[in-house]
Amino acid sequence: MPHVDAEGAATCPADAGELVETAFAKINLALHVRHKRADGYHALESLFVFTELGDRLSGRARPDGAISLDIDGPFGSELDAGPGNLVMKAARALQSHWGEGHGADLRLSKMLPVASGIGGGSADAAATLRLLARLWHARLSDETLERIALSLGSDVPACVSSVSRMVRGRGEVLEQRTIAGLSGTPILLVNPGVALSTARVFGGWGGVDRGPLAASELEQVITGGRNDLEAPAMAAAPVVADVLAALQACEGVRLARMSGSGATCFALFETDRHSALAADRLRAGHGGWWVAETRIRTE
Ligand SMILES: C[C@@](CO)(OP(=O)(O)O)[C@H](O)COP(=O)(O)OP(=O)(O)OC[C@H]1O[C@@H](n2ccc(N)nc2=O)[C@H](O)[C@@H]1O
Ligand SMILES: Nc1ncnc2c1ncn2[C@@H]1O[C@H](COP(=O)(O)OP(=O)(O)O)[C@@H](O)[C@H]1O
Repeated sequence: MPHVDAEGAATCPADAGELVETAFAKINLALHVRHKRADGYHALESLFVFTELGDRLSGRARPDGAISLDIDGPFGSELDAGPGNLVMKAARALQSHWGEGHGADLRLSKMLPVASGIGGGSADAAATLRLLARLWHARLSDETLERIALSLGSDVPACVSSVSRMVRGRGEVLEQRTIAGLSGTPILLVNPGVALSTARVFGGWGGVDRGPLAASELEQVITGGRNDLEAPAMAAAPVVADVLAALQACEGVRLARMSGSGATCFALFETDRHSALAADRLRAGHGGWWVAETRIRTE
């Protein structure tokens, strides 16, 4: 019988022979867009952190080289388990590198809203690489793993380690960055139920460089950081402004901002109690919004 913890994450233990990974949600504490590159991608500066909450991926080896995927969980019905799923894409990419003889039966419990700026698909792809590397005893160099990860999406390399990082380039230039006092911080994630296309939101960026991101301490990220994709996301989905206003009005908020290309917004709170009260208030006032209480992952 699966257990569901206070955050709604499936915590059922693995069966014998089964391995489990959590695909931790990614939060952009700040996201500065510096310019549009010649290859069409945008040059970014972003502070990535990860939450304890995530999707659950489990899998067991199969000897015939086939790969299967089943999906369940609160957002599972929004996803197809076919070859376009990032779990399948990641499995195929690793298989073509490590050998066609390796197969697996995979199950994804989708706890995070889809296309919502918290990297659920990217985290799933990264979790698949971690899980299959363990299952298939694949010894891959960091460079090979990073190359495979980047072929699956700009955010996937950072999701492989799922620890806080200063991220540059299109998402592949990763610097170790531990911000004092962030681990374990209560964070509330709120999504108003609209899916936003990352490409469309980047397409709405105004083209003006508003300056670099200084992120050696949290106070700098709060006062000098921004998410340059908030404006185009709000233009595409005006409800994002309502979510931000609702979060900013809560007691004990240290920072409220949108993550990634939206529409999920987050707030960091002073205490667990503040976060819980805010969650109650938002759930009572906005029945259709997804509201998830979690913490910044401890590294
Ligand atoms: C905006 C961010 C911030 O962390 O997160 P999400 O909103 O996806 O969570 C990422 O840069 C998203 O990364 P990811 O979701 O992996 O994007 P990709 O699949 O590589 O790209 C999807 C599309 O987004 C645009 N794109 C993406 C990354 C980037 N640095 N510049 C871009 O212009 C491109 O139009 C690209 O075709
Ligand atoms: N396993 C998956 N989980 C989420 N989205 C997926 C998955 N596989 C493919 N996708 C597709 O990837 C796109 C980006 O999804 P996601 O990573 O959740 O959002 P975002 O990039 O905004 O953080 C969506 O359009 C979705 O249909």
